Formats: sequence, C-alpha cells, structure tokens
Amino acid sequence: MSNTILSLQNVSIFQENTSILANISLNVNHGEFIYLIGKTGSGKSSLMKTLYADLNLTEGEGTIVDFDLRTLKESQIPFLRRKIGIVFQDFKLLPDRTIYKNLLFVLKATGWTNQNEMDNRIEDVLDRVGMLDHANKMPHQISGGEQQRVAIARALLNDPELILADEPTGNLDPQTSVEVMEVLQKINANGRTIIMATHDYALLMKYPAKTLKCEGGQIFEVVQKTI
Ligand SMILES: Nc1ncnc2c1ncn2[C@@H]1O[C@H](COP(=O)(O)OP(=O)(O)OP(=O)(O)O)[C@@H](O)[C@H]1O
Repeated sequence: MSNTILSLQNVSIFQENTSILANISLNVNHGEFIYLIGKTGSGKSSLMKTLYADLNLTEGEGTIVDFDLRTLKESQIPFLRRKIGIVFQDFKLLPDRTIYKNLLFVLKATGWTNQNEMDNRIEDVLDRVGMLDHANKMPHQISGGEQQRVAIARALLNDPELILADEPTGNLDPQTSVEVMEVLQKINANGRTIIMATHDYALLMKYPAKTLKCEGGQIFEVVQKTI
C-alpha cells in the first residue's frame, strides 16, 4: 500500500471562475497531522472543499483516500465521504434531535441497518470523545466545546482514514480549544491522518506539527518560527 493518503499535482482551484489557488502541489502521508494556515480569504476552505468534493477539481491531478478527484462521479461522493471525516467550525449538529439521534441519522444515511451494531458504534465514538453521558441531550443543552466533541464523534462514525477539520476551534474559548485539540491529537496518535485549517497560533505553538500556508494563490510549508 502506498504511504500517500492525499496527493495534488499542479492543481488550480476556482470559485466562480476566480482563481483562488494556482498550480499547487502537495503530498500528505498516512498518519500525518497537518495544519493549514493563511489569512482570511487565502483559500483554506476552498482547498478543504476540493478535498471532500464539494468543489469540483477541474485543473490538475488529485487523489485522496484512493479516489481520483478529477474523474470522481457524483454517485461516488457518498463513498468518498465515508472515508473522510469532516469537522466544521460551527459543528452543524441537527438542532431538532438528541446527540444519539444525530449520530444514528448519519449511520442510517451511510448504509448501516443493524440496530445493535449502530448502538455499539455510537457508544464507541461518544466514549472516545468523552461524551457518552450526554447521548440523550439535545444539542442546545450542551456547550460549544461539547458540541464540537460530538461533531468529532460524528466524523469518526465510519472509521475514516482522514479527518478534515476546518477551523474546528474557531468558535471555542482557549481552554475548550485545547480540550478539543487533545481529542484530535488522540485520534492522530491512533493512526488517523488529520488536516486542520486554523487561525489559532497558540494551538500551533502548543502542538507543533507540519504547517502549510496559503498565500498569494500558492501553498507552501512553513517552519514555525517564521509563521
Ligand atoms: N461560494 C463561493 N462563491 C464565490 N466565491 C467564494 C465562495 N466561497 C469562497 N469564495 C471566495 O474564495 C476566496 C477564498 O475563500 P476561502 O473561504 O477558501 O478562504 P479561507 O482561507 O478559508 O478564509 P477564512 O479563513 O476566512 O475561512 C475568497 O476570496 C472568497 O471570497
């Protein structure tokens, strides 16, 4: 098996015909933790969206968790999304149902049918993020940090090889950010690859890792002291 989980070659990314990132190349190996930084509007979210096929890849070559982004068909997107866990800044939990039912909804939507297996899986992922005791609460009954833990649990449901986290601590206070980061670190220590877009330089300093910066339509690796 190749050690590469993500490869982009000479990729250009557009939003409504405007070039956002031009002719970029990057390679991510299994098990890496990668930060993606850069000013507002520099293209971090556009890159993330390309990786989870919310934006079509129209220029260059890209493969991710063994899917070819250039030739990916609409019908393959659900299968790609099962191998990628996505975590957003604003959690995106369904407000009208409990934590348990939020997770059940995702399992059913991704093809699970056996009730015992679904219950075991939900218990497992909630336990991993320390939220097992909150399964029957509604999203509004838990804090932002707890909602983000649940969102991470949701991303883990299908045991993805790669987690894409787009500013996962953007709505959290510094202490809660550290707690959520500890969860992501643990997931990475268990062998999962994580790409995390962030503006939180305090976290970068506390948890050093390979850092890629979007700037001027390009993406390049930076060493921490020059950030
Ligand atoms: N749906 C869209 N339609 C048109 N233009 C868009 C769309 N989404 C983003 N853009 C533009 O693409 C550029 C890159 O935006 P993007 O969201 O990728 O940046 P970012 O680095 O993630 O910013 P932030 O740190 O604020 O999240 C910006 O100029 C933005 O206005």
